[in-house]
Amino acid sequence: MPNPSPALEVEALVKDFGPVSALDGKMVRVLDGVHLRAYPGQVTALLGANGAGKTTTLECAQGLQRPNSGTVRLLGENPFNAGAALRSRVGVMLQEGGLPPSARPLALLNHVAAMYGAPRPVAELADRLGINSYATTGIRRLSGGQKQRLALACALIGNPEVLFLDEPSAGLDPQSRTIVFELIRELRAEGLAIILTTHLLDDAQKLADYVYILDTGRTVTHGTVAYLTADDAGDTYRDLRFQAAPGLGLPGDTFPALTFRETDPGRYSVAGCFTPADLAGLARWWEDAGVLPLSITMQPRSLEDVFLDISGREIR
Ligand SMILES: Nc1ncnc2c1ncn2[C@@H]1O[C@H](COP(=O)(O)OP(=O)(O)OP(=O)(O)O)[C@@H](O)[C@H]1O
Repeated sequence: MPNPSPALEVEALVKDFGPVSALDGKMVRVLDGVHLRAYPGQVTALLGANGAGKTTTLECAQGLQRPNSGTVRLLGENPFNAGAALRSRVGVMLQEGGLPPSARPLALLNHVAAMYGAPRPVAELADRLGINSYATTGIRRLSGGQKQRLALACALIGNPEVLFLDEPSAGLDPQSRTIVFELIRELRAEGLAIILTTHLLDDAQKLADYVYILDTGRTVTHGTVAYLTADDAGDTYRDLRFQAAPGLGLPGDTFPALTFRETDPGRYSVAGCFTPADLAGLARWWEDAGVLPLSITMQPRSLEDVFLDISGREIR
């Protein structure tokens, strides 16, 4: 760890909402023992299916919601009771952006910068995030990706030590995503503690130093990407994908250690702990079935595999 003292420490967090009329006026427990730690100079990612409790956890961590029990220490303080001094050290980019629709981007950035003692230079940040090209367009007319970049600039302008990003790449085109990722990596190198939620496991795999996976309001596993994707069986886990005609009869019994799936019509996944003999066996199966795949790829276990193993493949 680059710094032994966490910027954010969450222990045994419990949060109930309600009463909910659809549940006969009962309360509903949406967080039930979440714990996490985020350190300066690291990107910490919070992953979980829809409704797993990521946003609620971030809201409690920022002091926007009061937990029923458990503790939150943000830069050493309880954020729910903290004042402006703590808030000025924390940058927040919310999922909905929270931007005033009638304001204009550059004017808003200048306005937000004026609220801080030592803001980042507005022109530089606007340039970096490509905001200049829409600096004077009313916010209500902006595209989702333009709003997203402006929201990120607003979160950063005060030079925070901790940065919360709820779904930072939602709505971004590939160019904007690359720019935002580069910026996040630079901020990490500057020593910021960055805590983000994402549905995009590829994003987490690329950006995160440490990952927490939430499921139905609990922290179910955590670790570095390398730790979570390593497999105990000598790192022989592979996900082999190939494309061929739809509806092939799959040879499950011949390969007891491997799981065959047709993920989409004509797209197949063969996953499990492979031996070289399995590969030769697959080639024989293709030969016997007269199959010449259109493409073949083979990868180690991805964060997505780990996530689906934990959260299940069905929609919640
Ligand atoms: N004010 C509220 N009243 C009742 N239930 C709520 C309230 N806010 C959130 N919930 C419920 O709490 C659960 C967790 O919601 P939360 O937004 O934290 O999940 P999430 O992991 O961020 O989901 P998503 O990936 O969809 O953004 C959901 O089932 C949601 O419906």
